[in-house]
Amino acid sequence: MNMIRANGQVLHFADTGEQDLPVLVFANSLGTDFRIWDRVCAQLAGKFRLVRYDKRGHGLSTASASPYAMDDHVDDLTALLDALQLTSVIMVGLSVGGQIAQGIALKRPELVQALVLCDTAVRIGDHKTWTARIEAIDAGGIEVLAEAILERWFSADFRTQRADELEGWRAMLVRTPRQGYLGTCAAIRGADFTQQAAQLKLPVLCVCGTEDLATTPELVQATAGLIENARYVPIEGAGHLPCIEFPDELVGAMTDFFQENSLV
Ligand SMILES: O=C(O)CCC(=O)CC(=O)O
Repeated sequence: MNMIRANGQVLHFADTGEQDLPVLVFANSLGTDFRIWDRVCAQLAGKFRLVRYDKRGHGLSTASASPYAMDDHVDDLTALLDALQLTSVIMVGLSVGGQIAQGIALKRPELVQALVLCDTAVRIGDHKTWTARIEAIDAGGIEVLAEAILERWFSADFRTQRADELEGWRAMLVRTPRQGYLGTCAAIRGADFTQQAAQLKLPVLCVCGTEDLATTPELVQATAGLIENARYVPIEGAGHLPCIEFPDELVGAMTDFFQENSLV
């Protein structure tokens, strides 16, 4: 197990692959830990150095008291990357992880070579819906919203055909520390990269599951439209977490993007 103190948090991370390979850094979504990338990383091993981590309040990383700001997550991850002495990485971020990736690319442009933005947007949801989610979970725990969240995370086909696996992902969700989940809801509520998106001057791939009910294909396409030369690729049949439902298709889209931009 790898743990590191970075920006005042103790972060759980994995760093695998030869040091001289191109570096992919993965940032997870709300209520998830870095296991969501297992199948994607299995396919990319040997071609990339793969860095994954649990953001604060998730997985095995420490959960400081809610609320958090998006900048807290951005500063945690940049502190981890600096501690690993990484100077040029490709960021792959899912949902809030994609917002963390945008934040790092804006704050430390020299560090980020390219972005893969999965099921994410410059702004996710609105103040009212995040406040309602925070209040519901503060009162009753993540369990009260778990079924609704899983319906957004996974397509109807996945939920019926891969029911045992679904139970595992449900366990991951409901075991997320409440402070970590609430703190990150507050971070998403306060984040809006709409005005800064035009400053992103690097290769960007935006992907979205066609069945994503959390960050819809329309929302993700609109974000791609704000970023110069961003490419949009749908992942047919996937919900909010294509890395779990359709890892082959996600890796295919990433590989095409890396080759087109001479990143490998
Ligand atoms: O998944 C995220 O990081 C934020 C979007 C979201 O709220 C997904 C969900 O739980 O429905």
